[in-house]
Amino acid sequence: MAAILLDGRAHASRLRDRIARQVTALADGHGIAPGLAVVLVGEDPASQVYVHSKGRLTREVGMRSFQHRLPADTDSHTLLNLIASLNADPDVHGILVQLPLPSHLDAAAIIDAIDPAKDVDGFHVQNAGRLAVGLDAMVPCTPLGCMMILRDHLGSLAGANAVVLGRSNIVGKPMAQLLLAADCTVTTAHSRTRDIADIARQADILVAAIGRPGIVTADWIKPGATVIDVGINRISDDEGKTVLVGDCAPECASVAGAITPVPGGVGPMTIACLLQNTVTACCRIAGIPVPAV
Ligand SMILES: NC(=O)C1=CN([C@@H]2O[C@H](COP(=O)(O)OP(=O)(O)OC[C@H]3O[C@@H](n4cnc5c(N)ncnc54)[C@H](OP(=O)(O)O)[C@@H]3O)[C@@H](O)[C@H]2O)C=CC1
Ligand SMILES: Nc1nc(=O)c2c([nH]1)NC[C@@H]1CN(c3ccc(C(=O)N[C@@H](CCC(=O)O)C(=O)O)cc3)C=[N+]21
Repeated sequence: MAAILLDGRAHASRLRDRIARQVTALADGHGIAPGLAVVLVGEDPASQVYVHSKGRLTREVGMRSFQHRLPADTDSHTLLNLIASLNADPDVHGILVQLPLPSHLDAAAIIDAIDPAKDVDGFHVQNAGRLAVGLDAMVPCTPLGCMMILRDHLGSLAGANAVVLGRSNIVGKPMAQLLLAADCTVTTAHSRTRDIADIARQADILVAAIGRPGIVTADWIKPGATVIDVGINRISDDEGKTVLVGDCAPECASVAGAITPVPGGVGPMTIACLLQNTVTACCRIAGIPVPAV
């Protein structure tokens, strides 16, 4: 039987509608407009596309968008000065520095300079630590979006065997933390994991965040499992056209119970969660609750 397709695009669109209502309530009730600053260093074409669509969707929900495009040879001093000015700017509630950064810049040091209260990516060690110990934190957007899709489809996740493929700081590790907080039994696998297909096949919930097209094949999947495909891989199709594919091969959909498509799955949820985190950051900074609308 073919898997249910978990439509991230539709879910993200509903989420953005709610965010737009929250933004209206903040304007009407408090005279505040949440603002998101996105910093892009260099001219990576994929990053330019993301930054452009983040700006468009930010304005679409009624928030303010500030974009800073810096040349690829920007030095760390200049970038740190920009971050300091965004930290101090009362119109800016969220700061995102697009990754990857050019190799001469130390991404960890740059992220460390962002005010944790404005770290809408949730990449700052303070936010990673707060998530790990169960305190209120800014939660990384991609894992947050994956959790929303899972909860929408499954309801309670308690007791499920969850396997996360990948252990990066931006996807795999925070994903595992969130699944653990939702009472799953969590296994994290990576490039040094032995018998990875056997481990993946134990999963009621399988999250693939490796970044290799089609590495997850049908034999990695427990029949009926819920599969979240985080991978975004650009490959050439038979006619030489560039297409976007996930980490899961197409035949996975004939074994899984439900699966997110690529494109149209996790990606749109990531951007919607970035907007949600900006509203959350704005409300926390202003000391008011997120409007319940
Ligand atoms: N949809 C979205 O919104 C987003 C999608 N992405 C996509 O998700 C994917 C992962 O991103 P990210 O976490 O940043 O990537 P990283 O390259 O930082 O991490 C990849 C992880 O996969 C593991 N890995 C690599 N090769 C293998 C293998 N052969 N078998 C098992 N594990 C392997 C690595 O293991 P090790 O640690 O041992 O090296 C690592 O932990 C990418 O395709 C990226 O484009 C990312 C962010 C957002
Ligand atoms: N500081 C930082 N924060 C990030 O969150 C961050 C980042 N850097 N660097 C790059 C990755 C990747 N990422 C994606 C966001 C949206 C889609 C997305 O919307 N994808 C669409 C398709 C878009 C297309 O066609 O290219 C989809 O899957 O349907 C994909 C990937 C955020 N990232």
